[in-house]
Amino acid sequence: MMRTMRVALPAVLRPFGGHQQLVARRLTLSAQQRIVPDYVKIVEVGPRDGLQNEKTMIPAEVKIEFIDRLSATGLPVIETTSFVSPKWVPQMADAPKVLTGIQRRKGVTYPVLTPNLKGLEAAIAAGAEEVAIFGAASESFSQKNINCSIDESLKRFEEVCQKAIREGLRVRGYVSTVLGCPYEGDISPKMVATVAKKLYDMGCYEISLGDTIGVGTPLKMAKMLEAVKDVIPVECLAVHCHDTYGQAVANITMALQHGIHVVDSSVAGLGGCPYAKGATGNVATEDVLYLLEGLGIKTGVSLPEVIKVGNWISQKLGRENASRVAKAMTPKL
Ligand SMILES: CC(C)(COP(=O)([O-])OP(=O)([O-])OC[C@H]1O[C@@H](n2cnc3c(N)ncnc32)[C@H](O)[C@@H]1OP(=O)([O-])[O-])[C@@H](O)C(=O)NCCC(=O)NCCSC(=O)C[C@@](C)(O)CC(=O)[O-]
Repeated sequence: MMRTMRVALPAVLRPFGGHQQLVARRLTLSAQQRIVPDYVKIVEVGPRDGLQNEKTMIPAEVKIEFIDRLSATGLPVIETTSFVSPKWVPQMADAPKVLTGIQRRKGVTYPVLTPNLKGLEAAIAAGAEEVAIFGAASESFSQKNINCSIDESLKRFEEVCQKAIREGLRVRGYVSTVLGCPYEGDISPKMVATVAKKLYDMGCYEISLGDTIGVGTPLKMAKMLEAVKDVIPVECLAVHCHDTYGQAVANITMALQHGIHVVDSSVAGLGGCPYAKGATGNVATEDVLYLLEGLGIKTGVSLPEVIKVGNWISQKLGRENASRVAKAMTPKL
């Protein structure tokens, strides 16, 4: 279903002229596709995607304080932890302690990752209200990340989905490597659409499309979204961009032009997948908020407060805040 087109587009998204018009045509942006939302939901993934790859064990108390601080910034969704095998991702071994330790704020959702029934059962026991299953559009990445083929993973996810929905939980679905795979290189948009549709059909209310290693460019993003939008309503899609090549903000802008209104990001640009060598952090929440504010798009999130939390967690981890917006704005706070 197409959303109504906004008449007054922010200048940066208005139709181009001259040479740029040609470029715009090559990007296959039809008038109908130039849609930007009035509101974007930010899904903060810092406590999960941001921390999962940290080699030094972070005390659960620090993670809990991190999430509580994020909860006070206006963020509507904070992905909290993963109920995965501690042999595979040791940093997430404290998932039950973290999920039961946080102060849940009204209006904020705290999803957790669950790769299988074992993870789902543990998440339910710890009071999860929303879980996420995570598949891939690349066979090799699926094997490396969750030790099974795409087909096997989908069978597993079906069971997780059915039980979660029966128990009254909401289920989000991830598709990784949508714009490139560390083992296979280019991934076809058709393959992304096929996996995404299967997750959608099994009951995921939202499908997050992950550029796991940040190799995407706006044109690749546009082609991939066009394929996925053919099979899933755009309202049910999110983008999850890593910033390895510095393209995340450009890719998100392209996604907004395709009507996407859910963006995953990680405060201070924390993150990286343990099974995607070379992948750096997610796009920084601060950078996304600055982009959206500049486009006049509402989020309900306080950028200065997010910057403060980003600086706080960066200091705890003993590193600089990777967000350029945070670096620029911190002296002015
Ligand atoms: C899926 C498995 C479990 C398969 O791993 P496996 O070794 O094939 O599973 P298994 O069933 O043979 O179990 C092995 C051991 O793990 C235990 N186990 C099994 N399941 C669980 C569980 N849920 N919770 C706790 N323990 C568990 C199980 O009990 C057993 O323990 P043992 O008997 O040897 O003592 C494993 O590969 C795994 O946990 N993978 C997770 C990898 C991961 O978390 N990756 C990062 C998240 S994905 C990501 O970052 C991308 C994303 C989402 O951000 C989007 C993007 O950027 O693209």
